[in-house]
Amino acid sequence: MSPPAEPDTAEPVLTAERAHLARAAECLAQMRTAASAAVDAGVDAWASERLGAARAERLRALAADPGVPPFFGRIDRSRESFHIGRRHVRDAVGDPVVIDWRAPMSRPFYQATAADPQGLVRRRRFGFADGQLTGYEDELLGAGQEGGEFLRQEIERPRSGPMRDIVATVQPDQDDIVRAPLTDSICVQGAPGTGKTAVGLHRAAYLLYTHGGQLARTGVLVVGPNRAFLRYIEQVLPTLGEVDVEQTTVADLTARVPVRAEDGPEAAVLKGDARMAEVLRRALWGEIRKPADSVQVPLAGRRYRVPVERLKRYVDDVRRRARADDDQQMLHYVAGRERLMLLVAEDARRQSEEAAGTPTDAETHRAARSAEVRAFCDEVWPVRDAAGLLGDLWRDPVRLARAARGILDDGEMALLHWPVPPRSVRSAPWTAADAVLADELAGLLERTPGYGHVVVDEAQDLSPMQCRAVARRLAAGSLTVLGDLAQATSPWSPADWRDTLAALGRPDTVIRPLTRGYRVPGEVLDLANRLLPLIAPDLSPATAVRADPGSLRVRRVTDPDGAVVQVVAELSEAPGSVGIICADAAVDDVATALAGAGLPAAVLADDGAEVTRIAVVPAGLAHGLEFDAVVVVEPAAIVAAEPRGLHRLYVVLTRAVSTLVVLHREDLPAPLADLPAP
Ligand SMILES: Nc1ncnc2c1ncn2[C@@H]1O[C@H](COP(=O)(O)OP(=O)(O)OP(=O)(O)O)[C@@H](O)[C@H]1O
Repeated sequence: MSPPAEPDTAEPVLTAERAHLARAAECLAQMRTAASAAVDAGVDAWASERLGAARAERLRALAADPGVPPFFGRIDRSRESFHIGRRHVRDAVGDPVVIDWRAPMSRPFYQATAADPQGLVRRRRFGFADGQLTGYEDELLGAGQEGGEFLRQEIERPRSGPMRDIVATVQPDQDDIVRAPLTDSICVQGAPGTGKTAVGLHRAAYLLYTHGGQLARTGVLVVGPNRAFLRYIEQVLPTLGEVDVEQTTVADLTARVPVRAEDGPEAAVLKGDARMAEVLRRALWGEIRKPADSVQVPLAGRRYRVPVERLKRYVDDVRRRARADDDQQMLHYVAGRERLMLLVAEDARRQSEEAAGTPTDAETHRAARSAEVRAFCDEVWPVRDAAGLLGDLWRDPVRLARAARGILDDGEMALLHWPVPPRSVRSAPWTAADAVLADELAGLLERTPGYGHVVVDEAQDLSPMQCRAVARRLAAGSLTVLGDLAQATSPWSPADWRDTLAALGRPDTVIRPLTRGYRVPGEVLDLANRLLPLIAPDLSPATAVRADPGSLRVRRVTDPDGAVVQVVAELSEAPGSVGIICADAAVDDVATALAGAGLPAAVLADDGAEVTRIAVVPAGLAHGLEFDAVVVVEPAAIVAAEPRGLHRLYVVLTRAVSTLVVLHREDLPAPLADLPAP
């Protein structure tokens, strides 16, 4: 690194760079003016509308966030230099002023090292405060110098709200994943804080830039574990200039029934089991009956009898096409009914033509919709909806047994049964797992529109049926799967990524590890890593990129609430966020204690409300979040609260960027028990 701030050498550089910053801001403003002045005159109304939409899109992409400077870095080759920013900026004659970070030309900024400078003599990273350029770090790669201080400062910059992008400091191993080809599905197994979420979001932005045309049509979907998490990450893609990515949870994706009840653990596991897919498939196709009678089809003023043997053949033909495994090839149930109606009407048309009639297409279609043909289909291929059919299965043991014979045993079937029949489908005691099953049925009834690329985060916690719900949204597209088996807390969590990838319909996906931990200081990571031999013996522990001897404090206390108040009061004096993480059942007590002491802490809920600077976090919602300082209250209670409590504790202990304080009255869980006294 070149000397950071010798005034005599730094000042001229800063002056020149500030001038370039001002020029880039001006050019960006001109590009925005030009885009808004463009006339929306297409050759017709549709073309005008499309032009208008494209212009609006460009304008939104150009809308500079005042806090986001037009560039963050620069690369120098022997004879030329380029500034790198979140989006491309050019001057009035079209010459580049800033290169988009995703352009191939920007790649050496992320990949070059002192050992392999890739033609760069210098890499420069800029520091900003309140939109002003305040400093820079040079790495003279050609001369074998490499920095790292900037990365450290960037990670430790206090957090005050939602997650930030890492576009200025993406590291080479992360960049490889971000820039992998669109056709590649990738599964990133990464320890806590290795940047999985950041990498997944930057990959979405990279793919949209590189394959804009294709993905604008099919879209990109980001799936996260809950709304609190989505709220936390939702600003990253817009700051990268991508405003059209859909970000959702599996629960929202599959909201087919109003969820008003909770399954017991056994029922939840069963409902998430991949065997349920076959039960549901059988249940739906079991609705189809053999035709018992001929049908009289009215066509062009006459009636034609279609005999039962031919009706049977039509039903069989349609059923066969509906059996295709591939969702894209398969004839879905609703379309199958339509097809059957048409086959019956076409039979009548052939009879008419044999008798020298000439029925038109319109008349044939009318015949297909006639009351007679409908009544026949209602009998043999009834109209069904997902919630209605699922409710029938849960209400009627005979019907369930017919669908589940040889797949589920009697005890399992009993777990699914509603002992009290609900008054209506809407008022039934639907659970979250039921919603996923209803979505599976909806996917058999009609084709689910697919995205060109899906990023699925915290994927280690998806049940096989949830994986199938995600896979249905994938069409022919590719996947980025992000997760950590050591952080798997759901009862169906797999021991091997292969299970998840198979359920996601992409069994051959390459697994790429990320092992350098950016978030958590070494001392804190060492503490959490003590749990690894028990929770994920096959995973190698991550190595922290930062060490900070003062970052970990473990204290035995007699009055945990009082201690929380005291620690939070102290931590909240420093800038940055503070998370107080405790067992879900203890949240109210902790929040009351903090409120009583006048500390402005809000309880984090799964309702999508913004994460506040000081937040009381139920351990169950801690996945994926981070805070500058974290107070973990009573680890033993967090472990005792659930079957995979040690995994949960591992998640909780790895949320801190700068400081972790562990407060306990009870003994610490065994792997942490022999810690040296503070
Ligand atoms: N290259 C980087 N430069 C700067 N900060 C980084 C980099 N990579 C990761 N980080 C920071 O490290 C933290 C952790 O990143 P992220 O949340 O993406 O990790 P994760 O692997 O998804 O973690 P978890 O498994 O706990 O959910 C974030 O604050 C992120 O901004």
